Amino acid sequence: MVDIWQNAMDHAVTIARRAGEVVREALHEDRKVMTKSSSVDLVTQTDQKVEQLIIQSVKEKFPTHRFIGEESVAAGEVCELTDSPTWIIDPIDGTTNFVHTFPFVAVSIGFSVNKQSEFGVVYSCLEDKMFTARRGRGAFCNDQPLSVSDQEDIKQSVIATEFGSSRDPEAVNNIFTSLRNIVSLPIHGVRGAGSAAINLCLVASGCVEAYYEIGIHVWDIAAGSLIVTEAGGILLDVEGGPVDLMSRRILAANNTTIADRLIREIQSFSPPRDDEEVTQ
Ligand SMILES: O=P(O)(O)O[C@H]1[C@H](O)[C@@H](O)[C@H](O)[C@H](O)[C@@H]1O
Ligand SMILES: [Mg+2]
Ligand SMILES: [Mg+2]
Repeated sequence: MVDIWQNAMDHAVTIARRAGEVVREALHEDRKVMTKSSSVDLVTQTDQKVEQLIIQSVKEKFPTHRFIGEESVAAGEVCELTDSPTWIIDPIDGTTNFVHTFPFVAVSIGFSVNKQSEFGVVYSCLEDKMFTARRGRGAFCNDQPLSVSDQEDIKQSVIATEFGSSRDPEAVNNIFTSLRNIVSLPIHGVRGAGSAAINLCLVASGCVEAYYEIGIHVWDIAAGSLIVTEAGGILLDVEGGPVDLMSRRILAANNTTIADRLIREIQSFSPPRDDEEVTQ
């Protein structure tokens, strides 16, 4: 059967690899660090350059497609997911890592049609790992199939999460309450790669049982979330119920037993939605 989005997916892989080269080259150059929503929400010229590189090259091949890009939204573009084919781009997921040369930095490209995810590409460019998933066709890392962990016991689990880039005292308090609850279950350990996209790929690879975070954006998770489900995992909201990629909350897990146990321990809160201005 003809796969009408295969061309687009091939292009996403090619451009993610090219973007990764730009990121690798920039890693040891002087980086001018700027801030966005808070003093710890970092951005560099490389984030902006890579996003433009991806958007320009996609526009040349697919002129009718739409975009949601982290740095375009930061520059004032509306974050709106319509039924049109839409590329959802995080040019550098893990900018803080990039700034500090902490070696987990990804280019993340999700693609959605009729608000359904069709493919996801996450290129962990310092590890040279290309994670891909096509809806209904499985998830892969460097062409090797991925599957989630089969662990059902939370006490035998490693859970990934992040502190995020908000330092609002109430948010910080909620994050630490959740973390204390989960660590005290007890679990084997907590990890965080500093990149939502890579954390999701770690769930898909079976290296951690679950990843949750409140405060992420749609571009952080659009690609990695499909990689998780195509590897056999599940996605939920942190309070249970279906995930909403615009809600800035996600729980990705290997199975419902682990997910349900975590939901009981997470103290949830609700940052402003990514599409808040559009839905008002
Ligand atoms: O801004 P970039 O694209 O580097 O992405 C974010 C990460 O992906 C989050 O998990 C993480 O918690 C941070 O919020 C970080 O900002
Ligand atoms: Mg990101
Ligand atoms: Mg980014």
